[in-house]
Amino acid sequence: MKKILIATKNEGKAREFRAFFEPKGFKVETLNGLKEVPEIIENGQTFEENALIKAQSLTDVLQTVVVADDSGLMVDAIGGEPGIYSARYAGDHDDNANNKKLLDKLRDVPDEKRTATFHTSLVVTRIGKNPLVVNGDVKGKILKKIRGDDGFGYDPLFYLPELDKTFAELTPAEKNKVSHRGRAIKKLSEKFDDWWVKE
Ligand SMILES: O=c1nc[nH]c2c1ncn2[C@H]1C[C@H](O)[C@@H](COP(=O)(O)OP(=O)(O)OP(=O)(O)O)O1
Ligand SMILES: [Mg+2]
Repeated sequence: MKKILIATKNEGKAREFRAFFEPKGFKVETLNGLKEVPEIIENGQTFEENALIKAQSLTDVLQTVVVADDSGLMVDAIGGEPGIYSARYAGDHDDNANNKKLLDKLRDVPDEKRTATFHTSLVVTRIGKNPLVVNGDVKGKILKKIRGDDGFGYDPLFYLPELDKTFAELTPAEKNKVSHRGRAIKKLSEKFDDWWVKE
């Protein structure tokens, strides 16, 4: 069976990768399934750099094919914050605290100025080859309070006017159709086979 290691401990992300790769016959593993996880220091300046660091360091240590995702939320009214610091915006890696901090920062920002972009950079690495890099974006708005129970991270605050729903009100399949990660995964699926045979 084809195997892909997703370079993440985030089960929310992993669910979305599984929903995509498992129907294609891939066995999907994450860092949570490893006995020992090599230390990864995400000190890049961009999403792409961070995804590359995560993927390449795991390929080097584990000698396996790896897909890494670095993603985050950029809110226009606060100069693109939290950006590459999305995971630790409020200090710890705590979704509730991050959402509270974001709401607080946007307290005085009116509806029409609460626009935001979710971004994902995906990098696939394997031994001795050039990495495959794809990106995905989606635009939406930040609500004034959380809405919906599904998803993870900033999902309950990220609102899609076209659907009149937050990411946390979508099923995993619905979210994958429109999300930053879903779009990046779609590009990955378009390029993966070529990359695999050519490089
Ligand atoms: O679809 C999403 N829906 C809601 N929130 C999201 C999404 N995608 C990323 N996010 C948030 C979660 C985290 O606060 C940050 C990602 O940070 P990022 O470093 O890429 O991931 P992470 O630290 O959670 O997991 P890991 O590094 O193990 O892959 O943006
Ligand atoms: Mg991270």
